[in-house]
Amino acid sequence: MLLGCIGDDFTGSSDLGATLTRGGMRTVQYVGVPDGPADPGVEAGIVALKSRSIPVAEAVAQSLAALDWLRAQGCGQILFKYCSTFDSTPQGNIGPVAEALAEALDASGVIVCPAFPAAGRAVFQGHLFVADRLLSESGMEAHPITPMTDPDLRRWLARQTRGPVGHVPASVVFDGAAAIGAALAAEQGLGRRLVIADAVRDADLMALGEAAAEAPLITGGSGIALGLPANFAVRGLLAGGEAQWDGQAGRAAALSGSCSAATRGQVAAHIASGAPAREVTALAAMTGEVDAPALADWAAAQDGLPLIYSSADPETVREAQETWGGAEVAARLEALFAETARLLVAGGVTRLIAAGGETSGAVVEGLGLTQLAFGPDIATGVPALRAGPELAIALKSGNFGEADFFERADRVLAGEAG
Ligand SMILES: Nc1ncnc2c1ncn2[C@@H]1O[C@H](COP(=O)(O)OP(=O)(O)OP(=O)(O)O)[C@@H](O)[C@H]1O
Ligand SMILES: O=C(O)[C@@H](O)C(=O)CO
Repeated sequence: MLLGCIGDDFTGSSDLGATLTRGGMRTVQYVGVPDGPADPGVEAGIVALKSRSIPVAEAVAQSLAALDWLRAQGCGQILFKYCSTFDSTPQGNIGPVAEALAEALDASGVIVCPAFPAAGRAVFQGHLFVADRLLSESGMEAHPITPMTDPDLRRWLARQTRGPVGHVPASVVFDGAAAIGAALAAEQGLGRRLVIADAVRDADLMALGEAAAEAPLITGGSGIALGLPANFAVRGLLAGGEAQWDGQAGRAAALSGSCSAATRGQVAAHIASGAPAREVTALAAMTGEVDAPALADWAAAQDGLPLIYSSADPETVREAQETWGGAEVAARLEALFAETARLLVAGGVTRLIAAGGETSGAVVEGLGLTQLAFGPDIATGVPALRAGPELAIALKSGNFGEADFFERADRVLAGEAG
C-alpha cells in the first residue's frame, strides 16, 4: 500500500476514494481499522472512521490507531480527509487529529486544504467559500452539530490547535509546485506545523499535490487528493488498468436520514416522479409506532425504487430535538435505519442507497460491512461501491447529488449509464 488515508466519516471517505480511483489508484475503503492485513495490490487504503463529531480524545485515539495500521501496511504517505466545509467546532476535531498525526509522523509545514472546486468549495486568502458565499453565510453557520460561524480557516483552526497556523496564499499557489514547496518550507522554518493552503481551481490542487510528493502527511477534503496519484504514477508504482464495474441485478431500496436542503430536494423529486416513498417521522420512530420489520415489508411490496426517509425541514427537526433531545432522536433514527437495512438485505435487496453521513455510517456498520471497492461515479463525490458479491451500495453526503440522485444511483449501481 502506497497511500494511507484516514477519513473522518464514511461518505466523505467514499468521496475521497472516488477521486483516487479516478486518478488511477487501486483503492479500498475499510470500515474502521481492519483486524488483519490488507489484500495485496491495494495502492490506496482508506480507513473510514466516524470521528467527525465524537469527543476530541476519542477522535485522536482512533486516528492514531488507523495510522498505526496504515504504516504497518507500508504506506509512506498519509492523508487525513475531513469535510470540504471544514465541519468542526472550536475544540476540534480537525486540529487535534492533524496535530497528533503530524507529531507521530514528525511532519511540519503540513497542508490543510478543504477546497473542492467541483462542489463549489474554494479557499482564498485563508477564507473558505461555498459557491459565492463565505462559509459562515452558506447555511453551514446553522449546522446542528458543527456550526461554521467563522470563514477564516486560519483563525478557526488556530482555536483547535496548540501550535501556530501558517498560510500559503493564492498568489504563491498560482506560481506552481516549486513556489508552494518553498513557502511550505518557510512556514515549517517558522515552527508552523499546520498550514492553510489556498486553492480555487483544480489546477491549484494539482500543484499542491505535486508539491506534497514527498510529504509524510497531507490533510484536506477529497480535492487535495487530485494531484497525488500522479506522484506515484511518475515513479512507475501504479499497476494501472481500469477498475471493472459489474452492474448489480436484483432489487433496490433507498434510505435517507439526511435533512440537508440538497437531500430534501432529492426526496421531493423522487416523490414527484411517482416513485414509492414512505416517511418515518421522529414521532413515529420515538414512540415505536413504526419499526424496521414494517418498513422492510413495505419496501418489499413496492415496484420500482422504494425510498424510506426521515428527511425533514429545519423547523421540524428542531421541534423533534426539543421534544426528545437531539442525540436521542438521532440515535433512534440511525438504529432504525441500520436495522431496516439489515432486514432489506436479508430479504434480498442487492442495491442499497443511503443518504446522509451519519445515516450511511449507521447503515454500513449495521450491515457489518468491512470493506468497499470503488465503481463509477454517480454524482460528484458519490461513487458506486461494491460491498460484497451480491451487494452494491451508494453512500451520499448530505450536500451532494443532483435532484434525480436516487434514480440515478439505482441506474449506476445496476450497471446502466447514469
Ligand atoms: N426528522 C428528523 N428529526 C430529527 N433528527 C433527524 C430527522 N431525520 C434525521 N435526523 C437525524 O439527523 C442526522 C442527519 O445527519 P446525516 O449525517 O445522516 O445527514 P447530513 O447531515 O445531511 O449529511 P452529511 O453529514 O453527509 O452532511 C442523523 O443523525 C439523523 O438521524
Ligand atoms: O468533503 C465533503 O464535503 C464530503 O466528502 C464530506 O465529507 C461530507 O460529509
